[in-house]
Amino acid sequence: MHALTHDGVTLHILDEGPRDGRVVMFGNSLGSDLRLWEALIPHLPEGLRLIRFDKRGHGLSDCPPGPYSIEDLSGDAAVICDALGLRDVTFIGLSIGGLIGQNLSARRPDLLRALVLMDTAAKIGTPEMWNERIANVRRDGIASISDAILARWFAPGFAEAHPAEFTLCRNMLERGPDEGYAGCCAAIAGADQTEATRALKLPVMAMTGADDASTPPDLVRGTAELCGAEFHEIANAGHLPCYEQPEAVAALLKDFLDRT
Ligand SMILES: O=C(O)CC1=CCC(=O)O1
Repeated sequence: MHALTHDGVTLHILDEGPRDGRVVMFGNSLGSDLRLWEALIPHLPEGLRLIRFDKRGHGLSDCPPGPYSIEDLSGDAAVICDALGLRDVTFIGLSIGGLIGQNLSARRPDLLRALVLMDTAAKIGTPEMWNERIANVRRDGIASISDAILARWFAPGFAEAHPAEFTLCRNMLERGPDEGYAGCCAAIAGADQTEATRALKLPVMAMTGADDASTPPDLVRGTAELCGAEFHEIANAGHLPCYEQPEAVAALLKDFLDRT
């Protein structure tokens, strides 16, 4: 299945690997789509069933009018799991994808086996900050703030060392619909998973890029401590370590998958 429609919203899904493989599902960050994981996937162990999807308002998925809530977004992930018959899912969520993973783990513990929190937190930023970003995007478009966003996505020097990859990321960000981006900003503004994440019972691993300016190491470590998760800092990476340091991320994931 490459797509499903739920409540009038069509979601784009990639379901790869053996049907009977261990299920790993990915939640993408704000302004990115399922291509975000392409650098990482070749470094993952063989035999996994890899589920990627474009959250609403991103990639090929529909872009209903915002604002969205974190429950809307985790509800989409749950609908995909139910439609594909997925259970024992290891969910790897990056940034807003990590908020989706925390919310999904709390709402639908029957679906998940383990959780990886990548460059994320129980609460990211403040409502004021997100409302200002929403206003800017609605007035002038994502491209008007993309330089600042991209500066947080990567460690210093990445753009100069990898200009083509940097350009692809800029294209992915700027070509997404403003409405979908603003809708997801609203979901982040309204999300506080602190109490829900404190109560999580499943195995959790947290990691973040050492140079992440969006969800810095101390913030991510604080969320890891809420649920007794192990915490790892990835050198020479900003907000998207799966893209910038895929081998280091894959090594941590392989070890976690072996133990859970
Ligand atoms: O745009 C950023 O600052 C990075 C980011 C915050 C939440 C998310 O998903 O990405």
